[in-house]
Amino acid sequence: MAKLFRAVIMGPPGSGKGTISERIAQSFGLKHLSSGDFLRENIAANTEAGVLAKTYIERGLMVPDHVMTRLLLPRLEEMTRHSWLMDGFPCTLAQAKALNSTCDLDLVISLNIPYETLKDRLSDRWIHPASGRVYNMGFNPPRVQGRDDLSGEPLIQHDNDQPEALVARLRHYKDVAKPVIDLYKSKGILHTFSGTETDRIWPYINSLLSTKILSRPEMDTQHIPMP
Ligand SMILES: Nc1nc2c(ncn2[C@@H]2O[C@H](COP(=O)(O)OP(=O)(O)OP(=O)(O)O)[C@@H](O)[C@H]2O)c(=O)[nH]1
Ligand SMILES: Nc1ccn([C@@H]2O[C@H](COP(=O)(O)O)[C@@H](O)[C@H]2O)c(=O)n1
Repeated sequence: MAKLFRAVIMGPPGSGKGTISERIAQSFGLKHLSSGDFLRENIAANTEAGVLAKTYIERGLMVPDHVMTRLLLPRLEEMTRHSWLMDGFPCTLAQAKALNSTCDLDLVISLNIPYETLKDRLSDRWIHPASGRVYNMGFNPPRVQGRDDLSGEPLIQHDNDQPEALVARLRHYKDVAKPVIDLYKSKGILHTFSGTETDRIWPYINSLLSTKILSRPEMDTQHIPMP
């Protein structure tokens, strides 16, 4: 059986983690695990951690480390037979250390995108709240303006995607992400990609992963070697 592959994608709000994760999941068969989606699922299901997390998200604050780890680590423990890509976790050094105690990461992708680009993208980001599907009026517009492609339900914008809130969110990201990036750099698994367009960054990520993942990992559990 081929080795399982575990990766993390990091980057400031709007850097394209979700967009790139979807491409990686499609091209390489990794499961895309999104901490934002886990949070939304738990909020919708009214779990104890979900109720607690909601009080922070509603105020535009980061969910504390102990809540994030309580939510995510059990989910990762259920994934022992899968290769995955985690998007949005870890965000802090405490979260990275907790993750480290559960699994060995093979690779960390860090996205480095200029502030002006993030501001433009996020002020133009529209979300389908029920599914978390994301649109951008220029880059990936919905088929019908203001409506989700699959459900036809209305799209919304988040207040904290607007430029006034973004400066504080980015400053916070820089402060908490630096020690995490330093940790992964010291482990030799960090790969940083800079640029203003996902379509230009993607080929580099694609070719890096092609050297690390030889075939679609989900198939490897049933892989019969050729003679
Ligand atoms: N114009 C433009 N928009 C992009 C590009 N790449 C992604 N987007 C859009 O930018 C917005 C942010 O992308 P996401 O993939 O949601 O970014 P993220 O890093 O997951 O963001 P958070 O969930 O806030 O952490 C979305 O509306 C995307 O559709 C790009 O190259 N150009
Ligand atoms: N490690 C994390 C990840 C996310 N959050 C909170 O969830 C919100 C939604 O996350 P997305 O990745 O879908 O944008 C985010 O705005 C944070 O409030 C967190 O606290 N810690």
